[in-house]
Amino acid sequence: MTDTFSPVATDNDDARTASVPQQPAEGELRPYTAILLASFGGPEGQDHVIPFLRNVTRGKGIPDERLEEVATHYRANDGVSPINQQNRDLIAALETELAGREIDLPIYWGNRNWDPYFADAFKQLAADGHQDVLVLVTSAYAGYSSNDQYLEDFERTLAETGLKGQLNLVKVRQFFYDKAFTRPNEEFLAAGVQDVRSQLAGAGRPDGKIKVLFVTHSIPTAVAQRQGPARIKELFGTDVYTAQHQAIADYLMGAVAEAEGIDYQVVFQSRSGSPETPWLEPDINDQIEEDAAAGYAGVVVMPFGFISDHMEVIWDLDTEAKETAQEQGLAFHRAPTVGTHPEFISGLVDIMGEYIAGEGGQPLASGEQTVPGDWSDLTTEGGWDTPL
Ligand SMILES: CC1=C(CCC(=O)O)c2cc3nc(cc4[nH]c(cc5[nH]c(cc1n2)c(C)c5CCC(=O)O)c(CCC(=O)O)c4C)C(CCC(=O)O)=C3C
Ligand SMILES: [Fe+2]
Repeated sequence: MTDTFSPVATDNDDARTASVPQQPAEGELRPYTAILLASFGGPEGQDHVIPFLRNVTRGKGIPDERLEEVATHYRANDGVSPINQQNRDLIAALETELAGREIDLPIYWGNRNWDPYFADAFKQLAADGHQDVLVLVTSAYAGYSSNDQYLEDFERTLAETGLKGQLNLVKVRQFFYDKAFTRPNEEFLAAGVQDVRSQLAGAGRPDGKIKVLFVTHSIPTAVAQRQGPARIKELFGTDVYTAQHQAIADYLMGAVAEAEGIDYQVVFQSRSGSPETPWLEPDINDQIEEDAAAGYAGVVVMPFGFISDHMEVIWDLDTEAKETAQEQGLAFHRAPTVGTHPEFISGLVDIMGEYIAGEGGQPLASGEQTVPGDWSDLTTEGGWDTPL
């Protein structure tokens, strides 16, 4: 463990056990008539790759060399990102769960960076007569790319489509600390440790030391440092983006019997930008090399920053990190992401139930916070110190 990522003890237990935030007050519960799944989007053919990458990086100062490099990841997969099919599968699974609970809400789909775009989804929602729409974003954590940028996209798209005032969009709260997200990850962690143990036993190294690497997307350090609130920074002794991940890593390691006594660390992947700009570190590949030098025999890689096995998972982990581990002679297991795991699907519908008013305006069901902490207002009150 490096100092930066060691769990921080706190003498302020109250602050870590406050109630689940961001539920609408009773009087604010609205009769939603539709759900919108809002996601990143991805190319579905070779001729989509460059226009998609230009959409993602517009105004972000990403050098052309980086785009060319990332384009090769998509090209190697016929220009197709798996993310769109994963979102279609997610919608189908949610539809089945909703139907099973007799909740009659259609699910629409829109993306930030590729077809179907938010504008198309908004226009379709309006054309079909919807006004109050519950929006589920495919990111578990709060951060600029995973939360705030979506809210900015929605505002801009409402203005551009002339639907401001006509569509009322309410975004479902972050869910990284909810059972929907943590239960499947507990299962993946247990299975990952068991797999690396048996790989090592098979290689005649039953006592080989294992490390769990919890991996998430790197972001520019300056962006991470702008996020509030101060109370989380103080509690964890790090930026709020890292703190969210550290809290889940600490929780999972404590909740899973198979992981007892095993070392672990939060690491980062998919660094972008220009080389001079600092991004959150350590990079997973650097850490694997360091761990090999430090005498570890195997790594369990938990891609808990993501909810599906999209391109950044299959390329940066299944291709690059795996290769690094092989070069270093380490046993390697890449755990799955929550995808359409039944507990993720039912848990998401429980969370949406907090917003979907039933008889008498009461929520239909409630999510369950498994990870202690007051995770309210991660980017709003006391949030971004300055606009980006
Ligand atoms: C925090 C975070 C998440 C997790 C939260 C969430 O899920 O939202 C995430 C997810 C994703 N990122 C993805 C793809 C890309 N991200 C890029 C670039 C960037 N990501 C950033 C951050 C994040 N990204 C940032 C700060 C940049 C720099 C440019 C900018 O400030 O916006 C680039 C440009 C090329 C490059 O530089 O890599 C691509 C192609 C895909 C789709 C994969 C597929 O196609 O299957 C997904 C789900
Ligand atoms: Fe990204």
